[in-house]
Amino acid sequence: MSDELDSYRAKHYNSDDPIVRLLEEKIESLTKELEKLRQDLNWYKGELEKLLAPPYIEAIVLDILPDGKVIVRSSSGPNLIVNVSSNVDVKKLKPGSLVALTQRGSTIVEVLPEREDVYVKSFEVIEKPNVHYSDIGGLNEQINEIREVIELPLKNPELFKEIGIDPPKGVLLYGPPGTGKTLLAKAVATESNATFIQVVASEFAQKFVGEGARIVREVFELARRKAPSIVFIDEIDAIGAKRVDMGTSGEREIQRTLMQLLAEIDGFKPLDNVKIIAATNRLDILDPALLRPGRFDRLIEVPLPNFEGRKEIFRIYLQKMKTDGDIRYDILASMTEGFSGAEIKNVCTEAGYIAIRNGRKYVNMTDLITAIEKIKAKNNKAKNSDRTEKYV
Ligand SMILES: Nc1ncnc2c1ncn2[C@@H]1O[C@H](COP(=O)(O)OP(=O)(O)OP(=O)(O)O)[C@@H](O)[C@H]1O
Repeated sequence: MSDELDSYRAKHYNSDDPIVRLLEEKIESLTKELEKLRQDLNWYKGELEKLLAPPYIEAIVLDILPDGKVIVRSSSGPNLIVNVSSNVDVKKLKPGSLVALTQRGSTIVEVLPEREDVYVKSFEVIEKPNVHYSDIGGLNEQINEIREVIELPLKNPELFKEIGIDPPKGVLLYGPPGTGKTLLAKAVATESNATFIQVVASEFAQKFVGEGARIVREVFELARRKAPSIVFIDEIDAIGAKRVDMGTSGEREIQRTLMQLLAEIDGFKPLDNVKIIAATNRLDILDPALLRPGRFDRLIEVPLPNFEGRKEIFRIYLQKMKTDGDIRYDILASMTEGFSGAEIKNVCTEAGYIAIRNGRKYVNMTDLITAIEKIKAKNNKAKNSDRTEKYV
C-alpha cells in the first residue's frame, strides 16, 4: 500500500500546487506538535514515577565490612548491615557518610551530599571571639568566678590534675534578659583562647523535629574537634524545664534531647578541654537533674546592674562615642534604675540617633535623657499591653 502511495506521489507530485504546499506545512506543524507532546509525556511519566516511588531512608555509614557490605545507622533507629547498589561508587563511602537506603532498608542507592552545614547553621561557631572582660560593666564578681571555673582549667588543666581535683565541667548563668550572660560567655572564651560554639536550646527541638538529640551529639563532637572550646547553650530552659507529663511526641522529643545533653556532660573527660556554659532567665523551672553534682553544680547569678554597674556600662558605650565631654554618669545611672545592660546600650544608640536628627556629630546629656525617657515610655507601654492581654 505504501509503495503504491509513493509511486502515485512520484507521478503526481507538484510542489507548486497550493494544496500540496498547504498539506506539507500542515504536516510540518503537526510533526512539531507531536514532538512537543512526546516531551510533555516523558516529563509527566518522570513526575509520576517520582510520586509513586517509595521514600528513601536516610542513614549514616558506621563501617565498611571486608565483604563490601556496610553497617549503617538508619535515621529510623537500628543499625543495619546493607548492600551497596552497583551504581554507587563504594570508594565514596566512609564512616560518617550520609546515604539513602531503599524503603526496605536493604540497599544503599545514593551517597548524599555532606549536610553538616544545615546543622552548623543552627549553631554559631566563633573561632576567635573578640569580647573582653573590659567590655562588660558591673559584673566583676561574676567575671572572677567564671575565670576560676572556666578560664583557669582551660588554660592550666595540669594544675587541677596535680592537686587531684576535677574542675567543674561547666556553669549555669541565670538572671533577667539582656544582663550580659552571652557577653560573659564570649569574653571567657576570648580570654581562654577557646572556640566559642553557641546554640539556642529552643531551636534544638523547633527547627529540627526529631533531630534534637543528634544535634546535641554533633555540637559536642565539634566542640571536641575544636578544643579548647566553650559550648554556650542559651535558653537552656527550653529543653531543661522539669516536666510532669510527657504525653505528646514533642515533649518526648525534648526529653530525649535533654537526656542526650546530660549524657554528653556526664561523658566529659576533664582533659577534653571542653567547657559548657548554659544560660537561662528561668532558674525556677529547671529540671533538678541538670543541677546535680557533676553537671551544672556551679550557678552564677547575673542580675540587673546596680547603680555602680549602670555607670560602668554607660561609660563602656559612651567612651566609644563622640560626646560633648560633659556627661554626668551619676545622673544617667540614677535615671535608669531597673534597666538591663542591653537597655543601657539601647539608650546610648538612641541618643546617637537623636544627635544625628538634630544635625550634630556628638551626643550630649539632653540626648541621653531624651533617649532614657523614650525607652522608659516604651517599656511602660509593653508592660501595660501585657497586662491588658492577661485580662482580655
Ligand atoms: N553588663 C553588661 N555590660 C556591657 N554590655 C552589656 C551588659 N549586659 C548586656 N550588655 C549588652 O546588651 C546586649 C545583650 O546582652 P547579652 O546578649 O549578653 O544578654 P543576655 O543576658 O545573654 O540576654 P538573654 O538572656 O536575652 O540572652 C549585648 O549587646 C551586650 O553588649
